Amino acid sequence: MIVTIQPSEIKGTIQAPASKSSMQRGCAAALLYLGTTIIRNPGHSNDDKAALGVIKDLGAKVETLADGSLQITGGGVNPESGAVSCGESGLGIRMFTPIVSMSNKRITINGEGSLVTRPMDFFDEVLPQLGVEIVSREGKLPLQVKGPLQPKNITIDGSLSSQFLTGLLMAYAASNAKGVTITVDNLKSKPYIDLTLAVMKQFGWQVENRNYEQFHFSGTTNHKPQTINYTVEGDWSGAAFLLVTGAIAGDITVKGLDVQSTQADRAVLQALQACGARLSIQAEQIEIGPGALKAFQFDATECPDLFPPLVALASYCKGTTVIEGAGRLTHKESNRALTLQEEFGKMGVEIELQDDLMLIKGGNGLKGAAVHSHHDHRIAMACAVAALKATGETVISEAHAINKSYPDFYEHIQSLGAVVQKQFENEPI
Ligand SMILES: O=C(O)C1=C[C@@H](OP(=O)(O)O)[C@@H](O)[C@H](O)C1
Ligand SMILES: C=C(OP(=O)(O)O)C(=O)O
Repeated sequence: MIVTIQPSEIKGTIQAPASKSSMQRGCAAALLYLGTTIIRNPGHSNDDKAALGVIKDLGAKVETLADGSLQITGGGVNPESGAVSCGESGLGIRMFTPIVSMSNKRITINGEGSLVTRPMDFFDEVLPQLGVEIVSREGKLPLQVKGPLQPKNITIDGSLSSQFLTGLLMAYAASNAKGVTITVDNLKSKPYIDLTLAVMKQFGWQVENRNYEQFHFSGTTNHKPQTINYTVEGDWSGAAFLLVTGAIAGDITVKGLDVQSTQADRAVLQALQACGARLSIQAEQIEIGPGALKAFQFDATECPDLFPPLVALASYCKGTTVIEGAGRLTHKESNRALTLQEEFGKMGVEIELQDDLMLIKGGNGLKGAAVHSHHDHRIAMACAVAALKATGETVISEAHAINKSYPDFYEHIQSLGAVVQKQFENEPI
């Protein structure tokens, strides 16, 4: 799909989308939980759909209730076929691979798009230590595993991604780990582990977090035979694009975000405060509007998904914004530091990369351009937001990449006044 965005006047109120990080974790927990879970406010992004597909293939029964909630009957890992697909979701494959490995059946785990080239060699190294046979395509998909996973004391590297640890924590807990510890060197994206532990706690699994260096399982569970009501949180990662829209293009109100959430990308509020956007944070809603925007400094090492919206923001901030943590972007849906440099370059924004630092020279005006998402949802959304105050129209190729996390994104900005035109392939212009 090609999307054209015109410079637009923005105003209105919008509900944040459902968080795929919260939804996918809820699906995994519901599969493992020995009982029924009601998932309220379920997401419908491609990553969410993939997670639902995986848990169904692993034996969960999923029913849609009249109000749109999902009723999931789990009961552990009981694979119905010899293969599962995680779509394009990094969290999906890294969380579900240890969970799939709880089975004693040989199962192939596959995916598509950018996931095929993202690194999974962590599993080649770690799973055999837990009694799991694994064959990969030299550290890439597809993976073939055969368990059952046996929780043991291990030491892992947390520097590439927190997602592997999320999967191990869930699989250890559901395998009744007792008296064992996962030691983690150099963990990054720590708030995502807070989110994992918060979800696990709601389902009755207790893990002791010793300063993000050790995760100890004493075997304490708090399961009561009851239906769990799990509500998917509003998504700070997707909402970051809405909030930046407000900061650069007009007064808006965003609803449905929990300001106490453990989600990493809640940190977008700090950047919005630092750059001088007009911001009112209330329990029920966040109001935001443009101010005299100035360059800011921000460390995104623990919240790497904020780079794309913050680059859109920094483009409109006078001076050079410095964002730390660019090294965390290499293995996302695209090599995001380079992608941002290339695509924002087309709109006239100079971005310099100095080791782990990204320097964005902003406040000089943006020009509409023909840009490409590189099949990366967050790049498509960053370009769309930046286009709202550029001179001239911006044409985004492969714009449907947004379906990975925020399928309603274009409709949402349209409802705020953005002039958006969609053109599907094979359609006349
Ligand atoms: O656990 C999660 O939900 C995620 C963790 C982060 O990945 P890393 O831990 O690889 O940084 C983030 O970038 C990703 O979009 C979602
Ligand atoms: C990197 C992302 O997701 P994942 O790693 O789960 O594919 C993302 O949503 O930006």
